[in-house]
Amino acid sequence: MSTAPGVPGSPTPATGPATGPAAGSSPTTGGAVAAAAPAPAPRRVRVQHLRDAKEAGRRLTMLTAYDAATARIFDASGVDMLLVGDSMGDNMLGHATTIPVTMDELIPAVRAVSRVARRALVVADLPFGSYEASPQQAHAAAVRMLKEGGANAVKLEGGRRIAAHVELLTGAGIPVVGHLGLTPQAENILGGKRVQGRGSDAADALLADAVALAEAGAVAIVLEMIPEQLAQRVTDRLAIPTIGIGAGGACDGQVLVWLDMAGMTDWSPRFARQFGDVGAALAQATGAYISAVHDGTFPGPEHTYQS
Ligand SMILES: Nc1nc(=O)c2c([nH]1)NC[C@@H]1CN(c3ccc(C(=O)N[C@@H](CCC(=O)O)C(=O)O)cc3)CN21
Ligand SMILES: CC(C)C(=O)C(=O)O
Ligand SMILES: [Mg+2]
Repeated sequence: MSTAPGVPGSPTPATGPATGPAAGSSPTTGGAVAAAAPAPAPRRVRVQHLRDAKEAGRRLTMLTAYDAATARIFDASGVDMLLVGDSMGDNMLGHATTIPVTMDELIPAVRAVSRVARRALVVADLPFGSYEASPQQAHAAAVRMLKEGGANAVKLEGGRRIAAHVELLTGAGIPVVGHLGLTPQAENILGGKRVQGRGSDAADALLADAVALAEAGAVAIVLEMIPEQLAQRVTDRLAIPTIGIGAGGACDGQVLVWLDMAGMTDWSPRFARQFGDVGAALAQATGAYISAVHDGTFPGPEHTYQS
């Protein structure tokens, strides 16, 4: 019996479909049930499985999610990891960047996603200002993400600068995902949202950062907007998986902001591919609703109660 892509023991090849129903672990989505065999308890993705997937050459998938309605769909579709990203700031809260996002804004989103995730590993971003000053500050923020948010892991931006933070969290039982390359929380220092790690000095520095994070205990590293040759070097060097966004196809997995993936934005970075047109579908449904109210065809008798 086949299992969802990326799960331990899955026979699905790395070249198989990136998405699709998680056969054998599908929660009810109303689709036809082919076999009478009882669905086995959905297997959870755990941090140990990330390294297993890399060893087996099974590509990993991660999508952002900020609420229960979308997280339920992504989880049932078989995505391996759900990232409650600080990209909630620019995508859901109307900010221009991720920088204004606070712990108090992010925690309810983490809680909503964690409540409905049956299979996916839930990773929570630590927002700008919540962890940089010290390992102790990072610990306090990460503990809130696990205790109040129900997250399985946290993600921090930075390399050698935060290796001690990663070591403390890992020792305290909190899995950490690293994030190198374009780290949007540092855009004021990086000079905007530009490709990072170009040139041999910058490439060597990023590789040293990646090694430091892995040695400190990171379970995976997001590589954002770097040349594919550098992503390949980092991926070859590390035993833990690299998860790319704008980092080419050599990474062990991919992550996208869900609104880019589904066609819910006016503009997306060049590295994002739009796999659907949910924004257009939503606009169509909204227009149909408005028209039906205006012309009196909604509500109909089936939506109406009698005395
Ligand atoms: N919807 C969305 N998608 C993302 O990928 C994303 C977010 N939001 N918010 C948080 C960060 C910010 N990201 C960004 C935002 C903008 C560019 C950007 O301006 N890219 C341009 C210029 C590239 C260059 O300077 O070479 C591009 O054309 O892609 C890239 C990454 C990635 N993350
Ligand atoms: C773009 C991804 C990696 C992220 O950090 C976010 O969505 O906040
Ligand atoms: Mg982020």
